[in-house]
Amino acid sequence: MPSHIRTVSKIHRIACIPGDGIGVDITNAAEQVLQKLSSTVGGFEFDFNTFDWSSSNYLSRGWYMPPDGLDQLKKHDAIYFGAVGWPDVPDHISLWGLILPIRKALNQYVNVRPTRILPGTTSPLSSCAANPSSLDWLIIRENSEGEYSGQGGTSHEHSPHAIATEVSIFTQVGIERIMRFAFEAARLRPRKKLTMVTKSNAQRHGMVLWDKVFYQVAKEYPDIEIDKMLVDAMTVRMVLNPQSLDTIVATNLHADILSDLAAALSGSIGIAPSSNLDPTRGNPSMFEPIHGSAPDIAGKGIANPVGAFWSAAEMVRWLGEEEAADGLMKAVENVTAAGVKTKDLGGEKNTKEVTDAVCAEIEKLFGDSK
Ligand SMILES: NC(=O)c1ccc[n+]([C@@H]2O[C@H](COP(=O)([O-])OP(=O)(O)OC[C@H]3O[C@@H](n4cnc5c(N)ncnc54)[C@H](O)[C@@H]3O)[C@@H](O)[C@H]2O)c1
Ligand SMILES: O=C(O)[C@H](O)[C@@H](O)C(=O)O
Ligand SMILES: [K+]
Ligand SMILES: [Mn+2]
Repeated sequence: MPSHIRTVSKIHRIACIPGDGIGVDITNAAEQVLQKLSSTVGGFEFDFNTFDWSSSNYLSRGWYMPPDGLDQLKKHDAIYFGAVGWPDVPDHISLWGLILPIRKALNQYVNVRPTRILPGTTSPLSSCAANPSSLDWLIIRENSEGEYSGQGGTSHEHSPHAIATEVSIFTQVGIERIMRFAFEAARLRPRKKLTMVTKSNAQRHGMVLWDKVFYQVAKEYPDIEIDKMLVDAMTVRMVLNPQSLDTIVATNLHADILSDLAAALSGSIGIAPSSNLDPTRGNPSMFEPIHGSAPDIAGKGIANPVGAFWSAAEMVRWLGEEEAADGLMKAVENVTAAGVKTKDLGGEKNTKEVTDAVCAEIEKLFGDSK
């Protein structure tokens, strides 16, 4: 091609919300890797727009998101999120000031949380030592209602008669849409298995509707093998029989807890990604590692950026850049396989060293393709 003719790149507008603690370190790392990816793969570029919505700014300004914050986010193709929460702000203020309103207002009713044991890493489960592929799960978390509906209140707050309610909301529409998403996700995986997690033995209204709608929707998917687990027994099965599970659908709270367990069983919470999706694509979806701001290691430069990279790869895939997404995951896996890992995975490298190693792998994979 003559050198004066330039191909036009597609531009993906990304809103970045680093937030607090290690959220800042891993968002910087993800941006570095994404820039490297776009400059080596070619054909697309990222236009990053960073929002300083953090707990320290909340303390000085009195708000996490400005009144038009959601409208600002809507102008982007996707949102990349680090983590929110810091010890000097009550956690319910930070969560309800930032991440939960975004998930709800932008119709991100699905939270997808994959887990597997990456090459060169070890599971604490001895049963996975010989065959790491026996732990390969896709957790589909209901992300808009359930135990996180925000309904309830406190009366007689400062008296010995204080009363607080936290009301779980389950709607037919909300359950049906998450179940349908979970069945479709199970259908795309080779084993075509879906396990529904519930607590309908003790919780006799919302969880009973949850189960009922699951079985209604299941009739449309005769090709999917289904089963049902009470959430307490599910923790046992995840530990003792990991190979028996594939796709999992659970409520907002249950999946929040089970996905931290899943991450630990695959080696570390530091590797686990999540996608907060609006499957209608009417709003930008949001991508973030499942971990929080980790105040205990913040500022030390040692946070594992792998969960952030995996989340970034899911974002790139959602934006339609399949080849780049596969390449990013390949680069991450080559790096873990080579033993370049942070302390939580038993390694000795810091965030920057792992990030630079992933960039070097991207260069090896795509460097000559432009
Ligand atoms: N979506 C979010 O933004 C989100 C998620 C979870 C927790 N939080 C908030 O984060 C704060 C801390 O919460 P927490 O301590 O319960 O959970 P956390 O995930 O921040 O940390 C739990 C443990 O895992 C370790 N860890 C987490 N991520 C790691 C990484 N990338 N590399 C290495 N080690 C890592 C931490 O050092 C800590 O020991 C709280 O304010 C909480 O509300 C926010
Ligand atoms: O949803 C939550 O509970 C928190 O944001 C966090 O724990 C998460 O998993 O995203
Ligand atoms: K996070
Ligand atoms: Mn969580």
